[in-house]
Amino acid sequence: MKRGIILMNLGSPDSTSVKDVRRYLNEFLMDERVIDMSYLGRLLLVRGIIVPFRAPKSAKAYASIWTDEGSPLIVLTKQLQAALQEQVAEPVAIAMRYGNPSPKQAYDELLRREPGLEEVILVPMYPHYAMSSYETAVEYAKEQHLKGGYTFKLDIVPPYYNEPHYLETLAESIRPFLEQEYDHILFSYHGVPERHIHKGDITGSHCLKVANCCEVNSPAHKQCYRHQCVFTTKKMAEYLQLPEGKWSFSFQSRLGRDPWLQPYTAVRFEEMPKEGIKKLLVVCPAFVSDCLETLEEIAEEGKEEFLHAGGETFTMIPCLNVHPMWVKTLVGYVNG
Ligand SMILES: C=CC1=C(C)c2cc3[nH]c(cc4nc(cc5[nH]c(cc1n2)c(C)c5CCC(=O)O)C(CCC(=O)O)=C4C)c(C)c3C=C
Ligand SMILES: [Fe+2]
Ligand SMILES: [Fe+2]
Repeated sequence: MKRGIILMNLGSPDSTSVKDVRRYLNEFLMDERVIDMSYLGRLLLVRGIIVPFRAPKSAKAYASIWTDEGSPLIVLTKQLQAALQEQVAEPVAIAMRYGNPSPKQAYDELLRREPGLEEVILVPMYPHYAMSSYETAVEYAKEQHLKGGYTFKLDIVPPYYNEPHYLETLAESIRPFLEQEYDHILFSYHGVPERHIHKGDITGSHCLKVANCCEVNSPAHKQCYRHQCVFTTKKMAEYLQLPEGKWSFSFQSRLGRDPWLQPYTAVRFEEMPKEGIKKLLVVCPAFVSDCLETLEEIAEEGKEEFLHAGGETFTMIPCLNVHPMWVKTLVGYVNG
């Protein structure tokens, strides 16, 4: 079987210019799986309010983390592509949900490198299922596959939040940081609006409705982002033998005024020093590559908030990025 591999991530603006950031935010936020309103409502909100105000601020934030090679998210995804390519014979390409390269560009690259391609394995760079991350990436890749009339089969790796090799890898990436003195380890996940959790509940009656919903078995968990984040966190506590009370989880990056999953990371940074948590470790398992949300929102802004509120040390644990065990885990996924 002639196969190819695509690592699919979210994407970044082409540069830190306000013009490029505006274009990127317009594409991102006009996605109906991200801002789930009627087309007209979304157009008015995104083009009229969010993007004009957010683009200059986001451009500044991107400028603070940008490297000579470009956006960290893209650079790190390319480094992962190169590291995986060293381990497998099949051509490996990257694709982004927003911006470049698109899935179509990735399919065409794979076809150039492997004429007669029969199967493409798409690995979403998201361990957890959310309508606004995993689902939109996969649906976009499927749509471009169909529209392009490609004859190769498209195989998609399911969310791996509970997959033992992924969990082992995440634990291994955290373990060295536990050797230093710390009061608490915070697992901070990208947030989503609560409404998205209700929308994804295939039972219509479980998520955020049943007491302790994420702990009570339900078919809804297959698409419940909160359940999957809680599961990953609890497994880390178990694998790393974290003492009770020394770990917790929260949700970051809220946009707008609607209720999002709680507790909010930014609020916890303010509260924790007052609870006696002075030495903090933070890890962001919703991201497999470091990006704006980890490097700027957490490692820059979050650190400042925590220290300003009375914290003493703040240590950011990097994402899996090009961890050799992560590369090995990916080899396992593409080899089935
Ligand atoms: C990890 C999965 C992600 C989910 C779920 C997610 C939901 C989500 N995001 C926004 C709005 C923004 N997110 C932004 C950046 C961003 N988001 C993710 C991942 C998830 N988002 C990543 C990896 C990044 C970083 C991209 C990079 O280039 O480094 C941004 C852009 C930056 C900014 O202006 O803050 C926005 C906007 C919403 C509304 C949402 C769920 C509804
Ligand atoms: Fe996001
Ligand atoms: Fe739940």
